[in-house]
Amino acid sequence: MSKKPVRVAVTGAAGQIGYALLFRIASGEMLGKDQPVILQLLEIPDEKAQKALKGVMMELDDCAFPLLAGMEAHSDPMTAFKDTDYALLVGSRPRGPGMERAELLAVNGAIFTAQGKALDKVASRNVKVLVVGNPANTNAYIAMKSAPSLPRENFTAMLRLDHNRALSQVAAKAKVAVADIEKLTVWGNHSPTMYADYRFATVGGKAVKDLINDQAWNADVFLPTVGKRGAAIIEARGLSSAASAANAAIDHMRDWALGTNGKWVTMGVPSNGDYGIPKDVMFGFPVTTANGKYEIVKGLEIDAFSQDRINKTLKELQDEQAGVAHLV
Ligand SMILES: NC(=O)c1ccc[n+]([C@@H]2O[C@H](COP(=O)([O-])OP(=O)(O)OC[C@H]3O[C@@H](n4cnc5c(N)ncnc54)[C@H](O)[C@@H]3O)[C@@H](O)[C@H]2O)c1
Ligand SMILES: O=C(O)C[C@H](O)C(=O)O
Repeated sequence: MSKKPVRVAVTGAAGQIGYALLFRIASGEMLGKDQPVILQLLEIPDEKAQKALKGVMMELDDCAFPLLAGMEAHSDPMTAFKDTDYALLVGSRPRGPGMERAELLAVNGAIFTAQGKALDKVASRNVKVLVVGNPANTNAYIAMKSAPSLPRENFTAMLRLDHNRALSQVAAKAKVAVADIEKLTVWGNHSPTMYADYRFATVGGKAVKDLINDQAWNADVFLPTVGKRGAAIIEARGLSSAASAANAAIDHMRDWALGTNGKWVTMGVPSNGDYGIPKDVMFGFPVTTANGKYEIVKGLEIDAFSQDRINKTLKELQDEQAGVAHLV
């Protein structure tokens, strides 16, 4: 018997990430090749944006995706999020050259108050929310705080692009295949302060840090490359990353919904006090997932170098949180 369709809301659906994301959701890459979906697409109430959204929907129609069970255009989060099972909050302004992501809080923060409130009122009580719009961690924190009747663990921020970037850099340096690397993670904020950590990573049972054996590369090449990759892409493309961001969003939601079979991935999730990160800080952690739930990997040793990096990214997140106190 075929499965009942699930509802997937996507905001910023006519934007560049939206264009790289929707077709993959509709083809079953996110929730499985046997899971029909109804897309509930939100754009701003602006004639040009709504017209562009209609164009994207015409293209979705033209793909004749067997799993696309329905599709709706919205300009109000209260209707877009009605009964939704998944919500990918992408819609918000991207940064331009020379900006830091945190500078976007002033223009984007309020979007997530309104959307958190709408999710609180109308979404499924089990909704899984992924915030992609920058600065993603603090926007996810705002949305979570604006939705007090939903479980806090339903709100997550996207660190998966940093995780995937780190995987590629480590694979190239260690001359191993990306697919063979396990137990890599990224701690903290989706910003240049994030701490990509391969101390626990293995390839076929061998420690990646022994294969690399180069702490200067870690501190002076690897961490700045991963941390500043978003800016490097903006510099090269003139636009912020879109296909790789959409790919990371698919990876994040797929793993959350379908499980990782014990493998580590990175998700930005509200802390429960783990690793000394205060409760509710939306922080990148290593997690495993099963049965639609994630669990933070516990008991990892944090050495002095790592603690220093974790403290820096935590401080930045706490400063961002203090800056949005008026929004939550
Ligand atoms: N977390 C990550 O790893 C990551 C990666 C890449 C990009 N991003 C962020 O994702 C966001 C979107 O990037 P993009 O390249 O698609 O931008 P874009 O400008 O191409 O598209 C954004 C879309 O969102 C819409 N929008 C704006 N406010 C909205 C609202 N309140 N409700 C619904 N829709 C709204 C706009 O009309 C636009 O169509 C940016 O904030 C960007 O910085 C995050
Ligand atoms: O860097 C940006 O502003 C876009 C995105 O967050 C990225 O990391 O590519």
